[in-house]
Amino acid sequence: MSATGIPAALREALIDAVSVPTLLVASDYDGCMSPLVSRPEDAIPNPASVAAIAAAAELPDTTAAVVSGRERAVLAELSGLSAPVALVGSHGSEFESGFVFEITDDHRALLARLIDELRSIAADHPGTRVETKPASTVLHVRNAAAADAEKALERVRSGPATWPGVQSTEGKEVLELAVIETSKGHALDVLREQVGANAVIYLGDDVTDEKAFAHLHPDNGDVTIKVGTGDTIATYRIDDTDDVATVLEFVVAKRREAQTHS
Ligand SMILES: O=P(O)(O)OC[C@H]1O[C@H](O[C@H]2O[C@H](CO)[C@@H](O)[C@H](O)[C@H]2O)[C@H](O)[C@@H](O)[C@@H]1O
Repeated sequence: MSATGIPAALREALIDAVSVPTLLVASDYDGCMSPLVSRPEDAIPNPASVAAIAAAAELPDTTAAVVSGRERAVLAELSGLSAPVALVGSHGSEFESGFVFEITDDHRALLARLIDELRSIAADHPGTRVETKPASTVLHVRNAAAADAEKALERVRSGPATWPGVQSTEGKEVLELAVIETSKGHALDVLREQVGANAVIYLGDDVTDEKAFAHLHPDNGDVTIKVGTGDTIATYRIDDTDDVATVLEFVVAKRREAQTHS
């Protein structure tokens, strides 16, 4: 999709949003800034999206953010982004200043048990693997045969996902178990409040991004954009990570234009 191919309704909504005094533009990472790949450590971002988010962050009265399920340090390393872009990790709970909720010794003990349990399940199902993060652990099944993937997921659903204190979230070929509450919606509320944004543009592709969409107000100028297929409460939909780059570049160009003419 070229800039001229952005659907008319989305184009108009973006042009309205970039005209506000203070703007927050934010995107999810995996599946938005970076295409989905077999191995999490190989998720290289689209350079055009990185350049656009970095350019947005340099504009006056404009905050740019990436809000990801990744551990914040990993997000910084993979994306190559840093301040003034705001990076929020661990599904909205990990800011530069630290975690929204304290991670206690009890949380760490529960997380250690969860990691052991997932590793033992993964060992029985070829192609599955376990990712560890500061407040959660993830069973990845993208590289497993369908039967192994389903058996492993079912063992997690009926086992550790039911343990007290565990928050379970099914994503794209993953099942994540967290020991604290996470919300990308809360993260956007915090960022909006911090910078006094009059409008928020948010792009997301996965289940946890629905919490972000749910906290936004399309009737009041916010723009919610779902990337790819699947159910969503977002107002607009684009196809893929190349379209994300096109939208972000459009936002930067139109914001510059609006600020030049104001
Ligand atoms: O909120 P996000 O930035 O979208 O992060 C969500 C999860 O992304 C990663 O998993 C996903 O991407 C992997 C690499 O492309 C892919 O292999 C996997 O199947 C996807 O679910 C990441 O590994 C997770 O920790 C994030 O929570």
